[in-house]
Amino acid sequence: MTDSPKKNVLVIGGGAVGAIAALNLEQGGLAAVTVVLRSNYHVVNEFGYDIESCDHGVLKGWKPTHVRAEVPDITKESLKPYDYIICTTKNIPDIPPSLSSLLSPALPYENTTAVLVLIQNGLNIEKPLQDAFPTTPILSGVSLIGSAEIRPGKIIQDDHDRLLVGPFQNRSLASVLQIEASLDFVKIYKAGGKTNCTYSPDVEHDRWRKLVYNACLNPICAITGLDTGRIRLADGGIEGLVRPAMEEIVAAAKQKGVLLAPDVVDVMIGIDPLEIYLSPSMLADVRKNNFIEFENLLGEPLREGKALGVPMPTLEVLYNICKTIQWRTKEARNMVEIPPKKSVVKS
Ligand SMILES: NC(=O)C1=CN([C@@H]2O[C@H](COP(=O)(O)OP(=O)(O)OC[C@H]3O[C@@H](n4cnc5c(N)ncnc54)[C@H](OP(=O)(O)O)[C@@H]3O)[C@@H](O)[C@H]2O)C=CC1
Ligand SMILES: CC(C)(CO)C(=O)C(=O)O
Repeated sequence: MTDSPKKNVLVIGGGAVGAIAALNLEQGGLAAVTVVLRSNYHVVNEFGYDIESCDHGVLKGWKPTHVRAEVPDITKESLKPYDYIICTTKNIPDIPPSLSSLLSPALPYENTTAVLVLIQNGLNIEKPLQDAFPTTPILSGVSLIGSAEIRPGKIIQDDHDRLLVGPFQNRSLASVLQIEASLDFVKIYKAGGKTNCTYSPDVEHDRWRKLVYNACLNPICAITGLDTGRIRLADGGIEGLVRPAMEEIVAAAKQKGVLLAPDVVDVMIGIDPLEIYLSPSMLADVRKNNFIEFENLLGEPLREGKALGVPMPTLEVLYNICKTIQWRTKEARNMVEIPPKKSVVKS
């Protein structure tokens, strides 16, 4: 890390979560942020973001210090290494490019100084990155924000940014360094005073707790097309689908040694006030014909639970339906070949 008063931060994926993360960091005055954008690059580069935020108010044409259309190649461009690289893309390991290849221009294999922060949902998201960058400190960011990019560059944040940051367990790195990096990151993230960002010593617990929501409500809402208010109103929605799925996650977590609070299922069922009719991110992605994060949100806890002998029949069905939804999106994007349709010859 550099001695400059401002940390040099790269945010990859300036959508709903990334834009608000960049805003928090810049407003705290302890970071200069470069945001890497894709479909919204031209809009944000030209006009900036339009943000309506319950934490920050209304901002028109807001821009971070730099915006880029691609991940900077720090070697070719002779740039100083970043202090922090934050990933806020959707994490979709079944669809290229892999996150490690996306990061590699800004993160040399032998890096020891740049700290990677994954503000993304799901389980085991750090594993491919620990393999690709074995000496890089990697932190977990579990975000409880509610934010959406309703059109390119237009961000609506309607639930407060609460971020839990702590080190993933890493076989080869001294945890004290990762704890220091987490505390420093928390300091720069919450410096603006508008965000609740705290150090968490138990990332595994945070992630399994959030999975009670994300592995269950996200796919069930995405499959049924119902938001979290309507799934509570629909006959069979909660007792037939959501509760059994959530109980399977709690059982898998317990078998892993992660004890969740006894009321966690009821808390997660009721966590969104019914009348806000919240569309979880997987439902929002299906509506936009985007790929869904089903492997890390659903596949990984399912595989972990099954390997430990936990029966997970509800999650197994949800997983396979999500897999077919992903296939449908691949077909729509010409990523799979299917045999041509034959006309039926009537005799
Ligand atoms: N939104 C929310 O309220 C919450 C989200 N989360 C989690 O946070 C993470 C981010 O979610 P969210 O911000 O909602 O997602 P969004 O889809 O809103 O934003 C992701 C952004 O990353 C960009 N991106 C994806 N791939 C690349 C790439 N190869 N190069 C450059 N940019 C890329 C996308 O661009 P493009 O538009 O081109 O695809 C998009 O702008 C996810 O893991 C999500 O589950 C967690 C808590 C709450
Ligand atoms: C429900 C929410 C917004 C909780 O923060 C979320 O994690 C998601 O939609 O994936």
